[in-house]
Amino acid sequence: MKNFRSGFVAILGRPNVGKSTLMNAMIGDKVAIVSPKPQTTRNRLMGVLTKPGFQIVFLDTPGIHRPKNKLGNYMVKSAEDAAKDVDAILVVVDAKSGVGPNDRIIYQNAAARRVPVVVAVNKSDVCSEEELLKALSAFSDAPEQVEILPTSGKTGKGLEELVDLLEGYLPEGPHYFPEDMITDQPEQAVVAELIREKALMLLEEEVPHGIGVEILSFKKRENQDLVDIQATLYCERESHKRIVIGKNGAMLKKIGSMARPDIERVLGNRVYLELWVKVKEDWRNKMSVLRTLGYE
Ligand SMILES: Nc1nc2c(ncn2[C@@H]2O[C@H](COP(=O)(O)OP(=O)(O)OP(=O)(O)O)[C@@H](O)[C@H]2O)c(=O)[nH]1
Repeated sequence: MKNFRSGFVAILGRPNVGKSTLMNAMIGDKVAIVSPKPQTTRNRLMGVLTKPGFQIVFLDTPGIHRPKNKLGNYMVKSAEDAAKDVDAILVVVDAKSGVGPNDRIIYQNAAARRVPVVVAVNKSDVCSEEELLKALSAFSDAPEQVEILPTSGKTGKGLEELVDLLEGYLPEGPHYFPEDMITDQPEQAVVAELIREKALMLLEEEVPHGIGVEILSFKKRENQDLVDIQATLYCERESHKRIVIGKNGAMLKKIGSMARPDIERVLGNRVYLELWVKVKEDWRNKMSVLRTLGYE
């Protein structure tokens, strides 16, 4: 019998190319939140795929971009750090929006790390054949050992082949995580992310990018299948606070009622969710707030 193999794979790419969706699809569960807005993922997140014979620990990373504040610096650094000491790097590009100079830089930096690199030419479900060929040909000068693969995190196209390829790069190793564990995120961090995901979905323009979520209290009621959760949504301006609360509290209520079922599914408990909104000016540049919100 073959020995068990395991290892780490960093997922790198520009914001919004579909890194988190791809990781969730490979794992078959939702580990990372997803939104149509760029720069959704802020922290390095682990997603664990365990199959008979192997375990892949994915490191989903924030999209690599030119940072505009300290939170941005942190996000880019955590993506770059994730690429160190891994067994393979998965670079994701978006076939629909096309492969640009920034994708090339990310790819070249990955290739320079001397670990196996796979390029997922993603969103192949929504691009034309011509767009797909163009995106694939952007890597025609890649050395033979770099694999280029059309994928779709939405339809699952190419994912089996992708996992097979990555499995081939794993060294012999232990179960780093128990079989039933799919992320390294503590429950409270997952809950905060699910709330932030709904804010990203429902709010427009610059408001959602200035949202940070802090869990104030998280208590299971004794002998009851119910968890009381209080959370604060931080935003950067009074005018944003009014938008997040909405007319007669309608927006905040909507964020809460969309987040609750997801949280209940993750916790396996009923949830009583209370949300508050506070202004913390320019918090994305304040180390103390970044620390409180888990962006260390
Ligand atoms: N049609 C299509 N849409 C996709 C696919 N993958 C992701 N998307 C959509 O693209 C958007 C961004 O997806 P994410 O998975 O959040 O992208 P990301 O690269 O993790 O984004 P950041 O966190 O900003 O770095 C979401 O609206 C997804 O639903 C895909 O394969 N096909």
